[in-house]
Formats: sequence, C-alpha cells, structure tokens
Amino acid sequence: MTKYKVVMTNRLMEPALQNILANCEVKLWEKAEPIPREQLIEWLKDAHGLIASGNVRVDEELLQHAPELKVIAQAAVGYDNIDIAACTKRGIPFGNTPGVLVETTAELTFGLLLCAARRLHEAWNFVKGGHWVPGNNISFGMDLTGKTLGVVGMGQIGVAVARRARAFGMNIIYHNRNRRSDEPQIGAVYRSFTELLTEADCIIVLTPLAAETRGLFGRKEFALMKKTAYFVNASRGAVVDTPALLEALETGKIAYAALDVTDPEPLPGNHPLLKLPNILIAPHIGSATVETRTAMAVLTADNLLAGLAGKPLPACVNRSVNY
Ligand SMILES: NC(=O)C1=CN([C@@H]2O[C@H](COP(=O)(O)OP(=O)(O)OC[C@H]3O[C@@H](n4cnc5c(N)ncnc54)[C@H](O)[C@@H]3O)[C@@H](O)[C@H]2O)C=CC1
Ligand SMILES: O=C(O)C(=O)CO
Repeated sequence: MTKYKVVMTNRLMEPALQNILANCEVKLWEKAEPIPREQLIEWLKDAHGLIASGNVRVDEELLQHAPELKVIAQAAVGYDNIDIAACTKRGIPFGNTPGVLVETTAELTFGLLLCAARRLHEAWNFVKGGHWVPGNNISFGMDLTGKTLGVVGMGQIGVAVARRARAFGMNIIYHNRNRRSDEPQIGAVYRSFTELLTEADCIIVLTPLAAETRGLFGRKEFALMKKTAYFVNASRGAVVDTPALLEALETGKIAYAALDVTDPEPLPGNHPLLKLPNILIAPHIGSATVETRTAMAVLTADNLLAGLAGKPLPACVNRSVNY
C-alpha cells in the first residue's frame, strides 16, 4: 500500500512521531532554525499532509504550491500563522490542540504573576550575586490576596487562570469578545475594556492574535492602567505594542510586566526590554511540560491521520470542511 506523503516542519514528542513515521512517508525538518520557505515549497509539491508550526506562515501563496494537500495539523491551540480562509477555500481542514494544554498554560500564566508580584527572579539574582547581607534587600513586591485581577480573553485558559486566582483570594473582573453566561460559575464580573484597564491591579492577557487584537495594548491602554499595575501577557507577543510597553515600564506608567510571549520571538539579545529591571520574560513555555506537549503531539497526529484517511479531525478549526 502506498503511504501518504507528509511534511513535518518540526519534531513532535514520542509516541506521536513514531505513529506518523509508521503510517506515512515523512519529510521532517529537524534544524533549530525555521524551515526556509523555498524548502517548504519544494517539499509540499506532492505532500498530502502538513504538520505546521508557529514560525511557518501558511497562506494562499504557499497552498498554491501544495496541490495534493488534504490536511494541515499543528501542535498549538493558537493558529495566527494560518490563513484559515485560504485553507477552507481549498477544502483543507486545519486541526489544532485546544483543551489539552489549558491547565498547564494556566499554571505558567498564574506562576508568572506570582513570580512578578513577589519579584522572585530579582530575589534569586540578588542572592546569587552575593548581595544578601544584613540591611540590604530587594524592592518589596505586592500581595495578590484581596487584589483585583483583570483577565482579557476569558476563554478556556482564562477560566483556568481565574480558578487559580480565586484560590489566592483575588477578585476577578474580565473582558471578553462575548460576555459569558456562566459568570457565577467562573466567579468573574464583566467589565468594558476601559473599565478593566482602570480598575485592575493585575492584568492577564489571553486572547488569540487576530486582526482585532493585534496591538490591543498600546500607549493609550497602558496610560489608563494603575501606576502600580502588574501586566502579564501569555497570548501572543503582537497583541501588545512592544514600544508602548517599553515606554510604560521605563516611565512608570505601570509597575511591572511578565511575558511568556514577545514580538518578535525570540527577542534579539540587545533588545531594550531585556535591560529593564521591572520585567520577567519566559521563552514561550506556556504548554511546555512533558505531559502536555505529549498530549498535544498525540492530538496533532490524530488530526493529521484522520484528515489523510478522509475522516473528520478530532479538533478542527474550519469545521465547514471537516467531514
Ligand atoms: N503562552 C503559551 O504557550 C500559550 C498561549 N496560548 C494563547 O492563548 C490563546 C487563548 O487560548 P484558549 O484560552 O485556549 O482559547 P479560547 O478560544 O478558549 O479563548 C480565547 C478567548 O478570547 C476571547 N477574545 C477573542 N477576541 C477578543 C477580543 N478582541 N477582546 C477580548 N476577548 C477576545 C474569545 O472570546 C475567547 O473567550 C491562544 O489563542 C494562544 O494564542 C495558548 C496556549 C499556550
Ligand atoms: O498552543 C499555543 O497556542 C501555544 O502558544 C503553544 O502551546
């Protein structure tokens, strides 16, 4: 039996990788740098399946070079790198990995807030640097108990973050594209975007990146926040206007930022954000645990193999072509 041809733009965790290798003829990009566009185009010319990744742009032009493509899958819930309309136009289902990474990403996101509020990385550098001597200490942090957390983007991960924040005695307000009907269950009160910005002591961003959220946090928004505000972004870097964030942190418009995502990614070593004392940056590790990356890989392989077999994908974004 001839095997389906599959292009993988990165490795997936075992055993999902073995499952794909056993069932398909695979071209696998294993280098650290993103696959060059020309290489991807060359590989896609007779491919039936594509495992994409966040650093690969899938658009109309790329799809024109992939006439045999039946399915695209990606080990992530976010799909801002994928032109969904272009996939749908060609009848190509796109599969992502919602759900399986919710608790893990919520742990990291709330962990960033906790580390920021208690200045943990400064504390560690202080001790490591030999500055811990009597009479010397780092700047004091901020209690979370009793403070107001504003969640922008109250979806699956936002709700899981809110659950953690409630356990810490925080009051929760949120802003979402659509107001939720389960506010009593999630223990959060709806606010307009402007109300949330002015009221919250801590703000956590968990919206997808789309045309309407690109640059959602700019100069005007940082100016509305409390000067004592802690700002956490775990969504996508481009939801925040980076020069505006830099200015807000430099000029004391807000107190502190903790980021799991940046624009660009990775940040160049000489980026001015890296020189600030009031920032903590993680290298996009929201879902990066062995258990969760394995579950994401398994769902990605299941999406791919279902699409190749002409069956519905277990998790499909463009459901109108998922049959
Ligand atoms: N840092 C990391 O490693 C990870 C980051 N993410 C990011 O988090 C995002 C959210 O993931 P989930 O919670 O699973 O998705 P979700 O789809 O369950 O939640 C997103 C929420 O944002 C809301 N939203 C959309 N546009 C909005 C706007 N303009 N203003 C306010 N709210 C808006 C939606 O209504 C929805 O409730 C992903 O799209 C991804 O970009 C997800 C997983 C890991
Ligand atoms: O799933 C996503 O969207 C991520 O950012 C990585 O898990």
